[in-house]
Amino acid sequence: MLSAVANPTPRFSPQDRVAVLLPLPLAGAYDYRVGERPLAVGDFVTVPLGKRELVGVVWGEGRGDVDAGRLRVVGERLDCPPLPEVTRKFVDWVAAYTLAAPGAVLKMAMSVPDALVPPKPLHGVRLAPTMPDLKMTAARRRVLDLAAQLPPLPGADLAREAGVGPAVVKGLVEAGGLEMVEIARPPFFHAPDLGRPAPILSDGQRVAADALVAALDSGFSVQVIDGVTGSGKTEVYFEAVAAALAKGRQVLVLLPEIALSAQWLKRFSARFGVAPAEWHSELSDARRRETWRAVASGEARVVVGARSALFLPYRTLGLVVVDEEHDGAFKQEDGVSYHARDMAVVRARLGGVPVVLASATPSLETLANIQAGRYVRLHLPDRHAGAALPEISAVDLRRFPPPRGMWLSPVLVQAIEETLAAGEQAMLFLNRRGYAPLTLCRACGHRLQCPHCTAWLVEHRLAGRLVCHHCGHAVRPPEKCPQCEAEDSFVACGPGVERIAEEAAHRFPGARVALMASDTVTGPHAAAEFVRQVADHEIDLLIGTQIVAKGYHFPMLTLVGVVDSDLGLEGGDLRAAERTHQLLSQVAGRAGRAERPGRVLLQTYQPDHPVMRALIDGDRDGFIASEAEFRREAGMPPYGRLAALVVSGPDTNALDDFCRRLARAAPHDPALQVLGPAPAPLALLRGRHRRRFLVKAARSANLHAALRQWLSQVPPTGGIRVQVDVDPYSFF
Ligand SMILES: Nc1ncnc2c1ncn2[C@@H]1O[C@H](COP(=O)(O)OP(=O)(O)OP(=O)(O)O)[C@@H](O)[C@H]1O
Ligand SMILES: [Zn+2]
Repeated sequence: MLSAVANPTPRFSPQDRVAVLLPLPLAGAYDYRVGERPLAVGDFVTVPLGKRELVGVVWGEGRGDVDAGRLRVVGERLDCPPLPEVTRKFVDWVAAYTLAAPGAVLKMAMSVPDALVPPKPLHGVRLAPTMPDLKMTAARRRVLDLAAQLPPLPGADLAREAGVGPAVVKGLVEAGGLEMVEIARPPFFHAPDLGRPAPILSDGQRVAADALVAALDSGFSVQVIDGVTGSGKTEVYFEAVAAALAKGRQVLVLLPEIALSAQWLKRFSARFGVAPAEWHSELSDARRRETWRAVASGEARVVVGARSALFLPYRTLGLVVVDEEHDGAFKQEDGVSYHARDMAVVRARLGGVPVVLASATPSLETLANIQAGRYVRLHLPDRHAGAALPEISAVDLRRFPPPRGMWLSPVLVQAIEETLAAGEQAMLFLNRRGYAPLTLCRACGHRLQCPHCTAWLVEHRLAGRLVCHHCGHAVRPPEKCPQCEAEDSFVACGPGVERIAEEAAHRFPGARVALMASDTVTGPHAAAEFVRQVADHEIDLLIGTQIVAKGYHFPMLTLVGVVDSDLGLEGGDLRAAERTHQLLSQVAGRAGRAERPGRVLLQTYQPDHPVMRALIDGDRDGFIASEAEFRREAGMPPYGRLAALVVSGPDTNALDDFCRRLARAAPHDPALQVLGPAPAPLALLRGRHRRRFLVKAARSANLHAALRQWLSQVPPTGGIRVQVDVDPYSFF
């Protein structure tokens, strides 16, 4: 079943016409003529384009839309494995679904151009077969004795082993006592050790793990591990990973924020004796190159990565896992906009292999697929080892307000004091980076705004900057109000995590307080060190944004306080309630994961909001049912479909004019409803003005055909850009 190629790969002879796809944002495949050497589909080749020479992939037979006389000739074929058939089909599928150009999607699959060039051969030295007359020294003798015992190895390594300088080895090569030979490069990734002891699974975990393992030989399927926080979902899917590896297959695990997954990596290494191949934006160029090649050759057996890992050229992919499948970080918004969870399912289907989705709070999309019988649910209702789920309660801020200028209610403060006094750890969660989200002038009311975006500047006091969270624009706080020139007149409004950390340091002077946000703890190493400090109880009170909410297991953490539970409900897009419920469930799930029971306090002005009620009553299913009902009635996802068009341009008149033309050409189809154009909530972003259309469609409508037909009628001109977002998750 494994991505077996049924038909022989089409081959092309010299003079044939072939289509070559280039990794360019706007491109489909172009026709070329095969040169002197035959080619096969999937080969990486160089081709001329204008005055440039580019690397592309042979995509299939030529389309014939260029005169034979004007065809240009393919250059050389690169010495690397061809792009696998499944990957090519995947590129075409993603392009068709997202309405992106195939070249833009191919670009994601060819993100490491250097990997297409074979690595330089590695040379080592060994004893010459016949020993010339040599001037012998003690150092030379040591080197030659060692060389006689060891396999060929790099000269520098031999010198180090012999305890001599590199010049001694170099001298021996020149004198003919040692000779240079090409040696095999040591593997970058070692095979996982499948003989290590695995944890003993509980009965419930065993049932789920057996189901995952059984699916490995039955082609494509989707199974959902729906298990409460701390139920051992990771241990369960590790069983399937081990079984897939034992069958000689590769495994892909997608995590929402790989750079912050130190604990996951540690657990993997403990279980399999080796590190997996990581794939994310923080890798060095050399590492990316090695990893890309090792995935293509099959040497990298397990890849753990962010969404872009979907586009690696797996040789024998046998299992895909999407952990925290509900997480919004799986949606890519810029460039090709795609949802990595959904595309993971597509990738698995094209490869004929199973996919596992894991979450304590599965998305409505996934739950609807379970209900429709498309996905299979594996339920883990209990925490591992008898740990109880935390006790969740609301702190009504109307009745127990914090003192003026502060953000922690007396109820929460007391709970933190009790926790710290018991020698346990507490966590305060606020999903807002920086010190304050808004800065205004006390004298005239002027608010500091980003010059390029419709957004307030957020004060980051630790960095001494005002920052736009949309475009990154950063400035020093001005001394005078730019409006009324008053001095020292700025006031910070509202809290970010930095401000909560300041308040905590003031209120709990004896506690070791630490702050974790993506801008204060940067990079995987800093994150790993931070997590170690919390796990080793070098920190008493942890304050963080959503990056502390995910997946961590801190046994001594027994209290979670949510500073502003209502935050995600503001602005209310389609998924605001669902998302808030997921996020707060995840944060709450960090409390009381080991022997000591946990509790969670939700500071809120709306203790009767359905999201708060569901959390307090532990009634996830009831909440989901009413949320689903509402979506079904409104014809919204997952029961109806949406696509967003974001039209942007440097000039508002030209933009509005274009939008009017686009609106006039909108499809007339009773199954489709086109809303807009309307100014986007972020009406200005990075200096570009923005308008939005929203297309609402019944599930039965052919949304893609309608969009394609519509957009082809009104090609954008004069710096205007139309971004298509099928299944949008953000509405700014
Ligand atoms: N069968 C088992 N034997 C030993 N330890 C286990 C077992 N199952 C789970 N654990 C441990 O319990 C803890 C919680 O498990 P895990 O992190 O896999 O849960 P989870 O369901 O992924 O939680 P979350 O959704 O909160 O991320 C981990 O420390 C894990 O090692
Ligand atoms: Zn900005």
